[in-house]
Amino acid sequence: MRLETTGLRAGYHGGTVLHGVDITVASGEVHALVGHNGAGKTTLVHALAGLVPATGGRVLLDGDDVTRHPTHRRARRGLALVPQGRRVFASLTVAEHLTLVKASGPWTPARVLDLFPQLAQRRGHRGAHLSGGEQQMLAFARALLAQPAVLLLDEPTEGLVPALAKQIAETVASVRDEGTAVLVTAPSLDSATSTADRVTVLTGGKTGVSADGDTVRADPGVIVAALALHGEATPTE
Ligand SMILES: Nc1ncnc2c1ncn2[C@@H]1O[C@H](COP(=O)(O)OP(=O)(O)OP(=O)(O)O)[C@@H](O)[C@H]1O
Repeated sequence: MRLETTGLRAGYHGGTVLHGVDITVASGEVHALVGHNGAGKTTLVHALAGLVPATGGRVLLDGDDVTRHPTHRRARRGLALVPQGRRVFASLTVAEHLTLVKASGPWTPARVLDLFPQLAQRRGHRGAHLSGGEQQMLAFARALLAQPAVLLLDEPTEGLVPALAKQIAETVASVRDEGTAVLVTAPSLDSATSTADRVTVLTGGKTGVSADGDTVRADPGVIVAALALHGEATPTE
């Protein structure tokens, strides 16, 4: 599966937040989109999922124009979103969360729990009693049960201690290695972007500098400089 946008524009109440986004992510690839707070990362993943309407440009799934398709049609095509801020149900246990979705495909509750051993240990705990990291893992695990071909992760490591953030990044890489296309957002180069195959900077609602992951790991300067041009300095981990 290949998700592609060309000149994508979107915004709220007649105002424009995305001024022309060109981004592609294909099966077996992690594409990290980095940008400061307010750059438009959430607006972009929402526009990709169909939660914010596009006002210009196109969203293509395997070459098919889905720009005007509602969220549920995109979801049927295999697009899944893990929104920012860990949406889990306070009163449901981990195990209950994983039976809310009828899993029919390679990702089963047992397999996703293998991916997150810490969550497996907490299968009887309610959402309200999970740590932030565990809630993030649970939101991620639930999205996998939808058998996504394209997974959109909006700031999945936000607020997590480095060890947990690293674990999430490693899981993102495992999911990619199974053939899923992953688009992950982050405010700067951090663990969330450490396993990316491509890194693209989003500034002021536009995609800018883009480089392949190995190049960025060898020399993050080009990405750091692009971010610094558009806001506060962004140290790398
Ligand atoms: N529901 C909304 N209604 C109106 N304006 C919004 C809405 N959501 C976001 N915005 C505005 O759109 C711009 C981009 O916000 P967005 O949340 O997409 O950025 P972001 O890069 O994800 O930043 P953050 O990391 O802070 O979430 C901001 O100026 C924000 O105030």
